Amino acid sequence: MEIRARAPGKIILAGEHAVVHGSSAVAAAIDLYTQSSLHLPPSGEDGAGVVEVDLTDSCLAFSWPCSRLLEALGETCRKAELQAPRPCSPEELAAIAKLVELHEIPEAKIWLSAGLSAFLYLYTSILGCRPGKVVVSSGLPMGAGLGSSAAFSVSLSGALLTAAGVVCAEGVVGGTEWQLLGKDHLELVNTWAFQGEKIIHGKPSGIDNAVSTFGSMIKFKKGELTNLKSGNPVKMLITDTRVGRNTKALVAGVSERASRHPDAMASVFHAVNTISEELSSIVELAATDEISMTSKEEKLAELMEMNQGLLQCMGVSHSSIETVLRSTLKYNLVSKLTGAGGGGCVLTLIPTLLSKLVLEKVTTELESHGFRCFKVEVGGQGLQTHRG
Ligand SMILES: Nc1ncnc2c1ncn2[C@@H]1O[C@H](COP(=O)(O)OP(=O)(O)OP(=O)(O)O)[C@@H](O)[C@H]1O
Ligand SMILES: C[C@@](O)(CCO)CC(=O)[O-]
Ligand SMILES: [Mg+2]
Repeated sequence: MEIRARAPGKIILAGEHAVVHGSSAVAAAIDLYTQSSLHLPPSGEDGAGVVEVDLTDSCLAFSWPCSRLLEALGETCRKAELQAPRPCSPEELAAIAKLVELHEIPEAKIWLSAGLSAFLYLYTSILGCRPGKVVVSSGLPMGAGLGSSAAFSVSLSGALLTAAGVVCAEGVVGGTEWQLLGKDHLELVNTWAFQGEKIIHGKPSGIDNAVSTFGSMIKFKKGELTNLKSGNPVKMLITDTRVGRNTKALVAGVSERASRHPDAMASVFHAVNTISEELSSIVELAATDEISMTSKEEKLAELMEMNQGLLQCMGVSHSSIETVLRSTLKYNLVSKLTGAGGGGCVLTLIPTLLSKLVLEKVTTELESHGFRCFKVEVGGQGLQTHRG
């Protein structure tokens, strides 16, 4: 049996980091996906065979004998409560980390160990210690602010829960082989993926896994999700600075700054909340044609610029991000970092009336710094599955 699931990455238009501290944020799915393909042999003896994961983008594969997993995880390996995942306990996480350490991961790719821990947790909690192979491939740059960790956790959870028979597809995505899950099943996938994100991120707000699961454009605050009807989606150029960073460390850094300067940072988070609220109202208003496209774009650009200033206050900008901001400003274009910052990706709002020539010039200038530029479709479908 083969089950495939694909989950999109995301951009955050406003509110990253502040959302971890209770502010609103606005995010949208993009048309770059992480895909997990799960192959399960017919059930055999307990403890026989291996659990295998092939991370094709990193050209690395890992496997664990089922007997070894049973021995190390015991309790966990007996299928957990599938309808209500419980958080991974520190003891379990330590046992999982030891299993990951059985493999020598090259130093340059050591950041994969968090993803492998999330994989082992999700696999053994959902399917127990039965043998199987998961092949993961992604069109998303990893660790660059476009939600690769969430897309990884959502696609894995989607494939594993489908195999466990607790979720199933209800409809098709027109003109493709992909199928969609109903709302309750998506909720369940999202809850599991959040547990995976916790292993990778430490203290995630849940916005990345939510937008990857449900798709579309959303406003997110304290775990509550509102779908934004966005009408004409905004056009964004994405610049990947190729500066590697780690969301867990950046989120921890902002929390440390907040504990050193609680009042000042509370004001920063409050200001970001107001920006996200205003931005989401403009997106919805534009869908009713009550404001012109130009006016919508001007307002969005100004809010993005203000949000970027506040992200600098939080200490998550980077010289590479500042280079993108300066380069695009020369062409009167506004940019802001997206995701956790510290390098990674930057968004540039592309106004509808911007000439092709200017777009080419700005892209050439950004690429001359060694950055990679690409355009994405914003606000599409979330998790999709396929049973082969
Ligand atoms: N395709 C993948 N294969 C293996 N591990 C992955 C994959 N995608 C993500 N990961 C795991 O997620 C980690 C990157 O997550 P991180 O949260 O730091 O960045 P991001 O999710 O891309 O950006 P952001 O959280 O800012 O949106 C990787 O180091 C790896 O452990
Ligand atoms: C930086 C952050 O706000 C967004 C990362 O895409 C972290 C989170 O919300 O979990
Ligand atoms: Mg992440």
